[in-house]
Amino acid sequence: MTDGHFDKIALIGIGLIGSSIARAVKLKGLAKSVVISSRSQETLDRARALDLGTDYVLDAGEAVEDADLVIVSVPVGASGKVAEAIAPHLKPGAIVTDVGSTKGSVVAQMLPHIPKGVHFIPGHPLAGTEHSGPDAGFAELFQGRWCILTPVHGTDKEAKRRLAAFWEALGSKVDEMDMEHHDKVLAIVSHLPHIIAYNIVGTADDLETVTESEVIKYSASGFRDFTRLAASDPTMWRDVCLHNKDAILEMLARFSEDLAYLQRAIRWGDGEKLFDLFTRTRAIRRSIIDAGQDTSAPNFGRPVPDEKA
Ligand SMILES: NC(=O)c1ccc[n+]([C@@H]2O[C@H](COP(=O)([O-])OP(=O)(O)OC[C@H]3O[C@@H](n4cnc5c(N)ncnc54)[C@H](O)[C@@H]3O)[C@@H](O)[C@H]2O)c1
Ligand SMILES: O=C(O)C(=O)C[C@]1(C(=O)O)C=C[C@@H](O)C=C1
Repeated sequence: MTDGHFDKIALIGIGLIGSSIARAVKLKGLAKSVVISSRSQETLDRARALDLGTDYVLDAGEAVEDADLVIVSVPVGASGKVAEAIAPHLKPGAIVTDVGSTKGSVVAQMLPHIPKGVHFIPGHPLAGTEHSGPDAGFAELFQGRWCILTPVHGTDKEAKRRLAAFWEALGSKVDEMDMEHHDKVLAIVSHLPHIIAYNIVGTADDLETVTESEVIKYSASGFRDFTRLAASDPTMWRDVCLHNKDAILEMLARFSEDLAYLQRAIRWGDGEKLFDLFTRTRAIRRSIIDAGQDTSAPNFGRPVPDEKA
């Protein structure tokens, strides 16, 4: 079998991430068959209409039968239920992975259900947009982006190599981390930015209601950047907050301290402190762009899709 290829792939959940994987697998010819499972008939029908796979079934257990690679792409709070449903149907030697934004909680929910002889290797592609549902996906989503694997103790090296080769075939760069470290890093670089965005847009909206000012109407592009993140899927982000609680609270405490420092500098007219911080952060933005990792164009310049999932 060529690197990154599997005979049969089962995709459980076919929203933004699941459908992007489906599209990339098809484009690159990485599987002979791709079975798609979704909890609603409407989403399944949409996946079929978009021609995302070769077979379509509502039952997740049926979908994973004989599959060599199973990818679970559902909100992190649903991972345990999905693992329980697919467990009795998994083929010995199959690889089961996920794409969840939190890892400790996903491992705690899924691992107890995984039968002996099946390789469970959690994963997280660091790629996404604020859109959701099968129409939102696109094959290039993972191109040049990191995919982090967080293998548990004793993971089979060959299974890990095959999964890494799969993500590389989708265009990703693959890295490995322990799940606790992953959850701390992602709390600051992904979860906090979304929480801050939800909060600032909510505050502005409240101000508009209270003062009848026109903050939304006249908001300039700085605020609009926040509204993109704050438009992200509510179910997904509710689950991220509930399932990475400790790391998020730790980072929020640190963030609040630093915000108080900034507040104090503004109150006391300490221009030097403000200038120093803004200079340091400007350099970080520039280094991200120099590293070729700026994907900030909303939806990578694509038309806004239908959001049903
Ligand atoms: N959106 C992003 O930017 C992004 C990036 C990386 C990883 N992720 C992770 O990927 C996973 C999927 O996110 P997405 O953006 O594709 O979401 P999505 O809303 O586009 O799709 C979610 C899919 O899961 C299904 N689903 C929802 N609730 C379910 C339940 N209770 N049981 C079974 N299936 C259910 C939906 O029908 C849909 O097919 C999440 O765990 C998320 O944390 C998201
Ligand atoms: O670019 C966006 O819209 C995203 O929210 C993508 C993003 C991120 O924060 O970078 C969101 C959640 C994921 O788990 C991974 C990627």
